[in-house]
Amino acid sequence: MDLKQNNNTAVLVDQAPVSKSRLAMSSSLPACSPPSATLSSGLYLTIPKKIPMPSKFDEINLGVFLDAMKSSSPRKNHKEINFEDAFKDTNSAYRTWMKKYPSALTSFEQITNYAKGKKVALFLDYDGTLSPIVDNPDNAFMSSAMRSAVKDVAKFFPAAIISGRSRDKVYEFIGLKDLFYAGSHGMDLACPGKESNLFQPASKFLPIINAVFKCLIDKTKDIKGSKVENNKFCLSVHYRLVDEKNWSVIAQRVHDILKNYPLLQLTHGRKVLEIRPIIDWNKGKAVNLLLECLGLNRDDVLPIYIGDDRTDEDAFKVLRELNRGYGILVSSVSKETEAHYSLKDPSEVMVFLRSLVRWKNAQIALD
Ligand SMILES: O=P(O)(O)OC[C@H]1O[C@H](O[C@H]2O[C@H](CO)[C@@H](O)[C@H](O)[C@H]2O)[C@H](O)[C@@H](O)[C@@H]1O
Repeated sequence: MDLKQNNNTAVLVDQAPVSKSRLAMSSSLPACSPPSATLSSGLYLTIPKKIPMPSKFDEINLGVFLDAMKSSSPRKNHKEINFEDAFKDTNSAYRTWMKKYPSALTSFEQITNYAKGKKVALFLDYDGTLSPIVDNPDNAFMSSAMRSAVKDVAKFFPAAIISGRSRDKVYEFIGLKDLFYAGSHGMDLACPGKESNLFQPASKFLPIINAVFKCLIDKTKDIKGSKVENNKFCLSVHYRLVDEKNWSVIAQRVHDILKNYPLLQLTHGRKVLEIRPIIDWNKGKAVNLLLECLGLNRDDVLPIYIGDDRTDEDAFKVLRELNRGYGILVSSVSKETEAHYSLKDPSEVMVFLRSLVRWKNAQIALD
């Protein structure tokens, strides 16, 4: 199928008459100056009209924002919590949750029974899935055991990494050639099998992203522990190492910058504020596109997507909508999810990948 027909929104963004000159105008502005351009709406991009924002968060908005920041990853410091009771509560909530989202390890036979006669395609998130969450994003290395598990699994099944990181960065971490890589939450992917294969639906936003990156660096440099990461078509503002009493400061600064950039939106990840273009593209759409490029958009293909983050929910949702394949959420706490199964942490992900390899070898031996 022709990519352009199949992936209407994203491909059309590349052709969109919108914003080219206006985006360029923003990039030539000094960092942190609001763009002088007003909003435009193109034929293909749906860009909301600019809603006047208060210069300061009002208390309610800031409260909501901070709640989202607090709930974005389990807390480390529970000074006032009775640990024994909290542990019991958490454990029982998790057990109840596991009934709905059983372990992909204990359900392995069920999964592989369903996979018989089908081609499995694997989609893997990186941070929190293949590498454990660590304080410094630059140190999120993958273990060599995990690398070899991924390498082995990719010998038998088409496998793709879909990460919020830049494509180059995630490739640098993983370093395996026989995989497909999508960076910037799927906004940067090399479509296998296509001649001109780079698919970058947000390319026109690069000047804005780079301007906001500089601005964020400048405006957060005095907040101890904060870190701004440029993921090419999106940005991450990390606050994992910021003292909680300064979270409202970081929230306010990010809000103050973004109110000048209505073409960007903000989402919450794991102790990170993620800033990205307001295009209708996400990890779920990237999964669909990759299935298409790989000729795997077929009933006899079983896509399995493993991820730990809110952005992975878009991919779980797509698998549910296709009524094909399984989403597996990596989490050691109960969470609302569109996934079918769960795994506790990256070490369980590795066991699952190794089990897939063993299962495939056994299948081959039987043939
Ligand atoms: O889609 P992903 O591959 O999961 O990327 C999502 C974000 O992951 C990284 O941040 C997270 O992991 C860091 C390292 O463990 C951790 O320090 C941080 O608190 C987490 O939010 C990455 O640095 C971000 O840019 C990605 O957006």
